[in-house]
Amino acid sequence: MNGLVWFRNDLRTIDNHSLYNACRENEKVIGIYCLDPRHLETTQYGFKKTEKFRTQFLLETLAELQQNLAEKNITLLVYYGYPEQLIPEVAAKYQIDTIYSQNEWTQEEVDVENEVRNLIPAVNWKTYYDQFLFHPDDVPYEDWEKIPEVFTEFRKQLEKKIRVRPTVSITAKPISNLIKEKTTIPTLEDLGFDSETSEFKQPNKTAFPFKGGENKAKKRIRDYFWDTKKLAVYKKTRNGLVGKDYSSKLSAWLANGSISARMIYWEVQQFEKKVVKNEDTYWLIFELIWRDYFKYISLKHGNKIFQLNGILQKEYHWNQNTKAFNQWTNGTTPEHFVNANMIELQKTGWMSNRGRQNVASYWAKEWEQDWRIGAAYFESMLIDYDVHSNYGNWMYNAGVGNDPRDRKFNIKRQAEMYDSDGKFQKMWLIPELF
Ligand SMILES: Cc1cc2nc3c(=O)[nH]c(=O)nc-3n(C[C@H](O)[C@H](O)[C@H](O)COP(=O)(O)OP(=O)(O)OC[C@H]3O[C@@H](n4cnc5c(N)ncnc54)[C@H](O)[C@@H]3O)c2cc1C
Repeated sequence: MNGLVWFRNDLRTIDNHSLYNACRENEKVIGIYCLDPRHLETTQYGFKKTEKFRTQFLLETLAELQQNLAEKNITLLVYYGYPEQLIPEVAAKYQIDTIYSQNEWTQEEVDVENEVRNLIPAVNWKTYYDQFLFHPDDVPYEDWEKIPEVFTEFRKQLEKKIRVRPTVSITAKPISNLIKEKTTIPTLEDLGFDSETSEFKQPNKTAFPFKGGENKAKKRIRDYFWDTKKLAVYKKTRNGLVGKDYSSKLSAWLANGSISARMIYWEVQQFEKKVVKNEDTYWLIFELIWRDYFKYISLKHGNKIFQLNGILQKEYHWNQNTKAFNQWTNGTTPEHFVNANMIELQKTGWMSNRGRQNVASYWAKEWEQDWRIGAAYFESMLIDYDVHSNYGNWMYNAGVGNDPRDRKFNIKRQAEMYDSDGKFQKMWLIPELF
């Protein structure tokens, strides 16, 4: 039997159930990744759907994935093109019996998958929910409708009732599994970025000086957990703004699936056994449960997460003002703290969680601008963009999501609390100082 693994946001060889099952059930296994041109188009708001930061991170990730799979004698074909054109061609050429992939449920992903499926009805499909900490088959809700609207209730129920599943890994296929066809990973320029953009360099002061790929994710865990033991103080530092170690920075690898949430969970358990178990080590798991929560909320509410009235279906008066958008994105609002964060995002593709909450609140609550434009801009710029976390957090901050208290941030007070010496603001507002 011949299996094809269609990689999407599960770009890893370890703890990948599509790959694991494809290897167990087939004599021949090939991998495919399609760099979908739709992801690089200009949105209705006039900016690219995916900017250079996440695209570059993705290309680095694919290079490592191709290498790691080759070490297991599995070929990864990487193409720039539409999955609905490429996958039927590859399926026919290599006489594929079954396609394996991660289960995705957001509209754009479902539309593409359905198109592919309709074109090759004779091929079997196996899909896996592989992006969760707590597997959907294990959660104590008979249908998504029963998922609580308040995070604490969800967390407490899950923590009490279910265990995180163990991770899985593959053994190497025989060398005869490798196919002759070879593809090379494109460059940013091949994907239509202009030559100046393609050669961009991260500023030295970036808080995210990391590259994409499964090995890099593991290295980050080694550094953050075992070498520097920063995990042991995570809860105390996680609201930081400057430097690479105030938080785990695992989000970008999690978002494209270079690492699984389960792998991080089990590594934390090891750390707790061998080094220390405290509130800080628990808090990383707590945050991973937030990540799961937004995935469950998106399963429950479907396309409402992209709608102006959100999952609350609450009507506010929203504006769409181009001048406001330019001020916000270029960091020229009257609020220095907002500006510093927005300039950081523009220059690096990264912003801290504290920063994200403040700039989102400022855009949606203070200026009452259409929150979906803010969310789309984040989608374009963030290295760690994840559809569920992004739209879930944006709804939460805009007052149309899961915040039972519907808070508005006092930006000046936040700046005093989290940047009392102004170091972060100076760093991005007076660049020549650094
Ligand atoms: C408006 C807004 C938009 C956001 N957009 C995204 C996004 O597109 N992608 C994304 O991964 N996160 C998003 N977040 C959540 C959060 O800001 C990032 O996950 C976090 O800053 C990543 O840094 P870290 O990996 O060092 O996190 P840590 O503090 O080290 O946390 C560990 C992990 O827990 C998860 N996590 C932490 N906080 C949250 C949260 N609030 N919601 C969901 N998961 C969380 C992440 O996977 C993170 O890697 C957004 C938050 C806001 C307020």
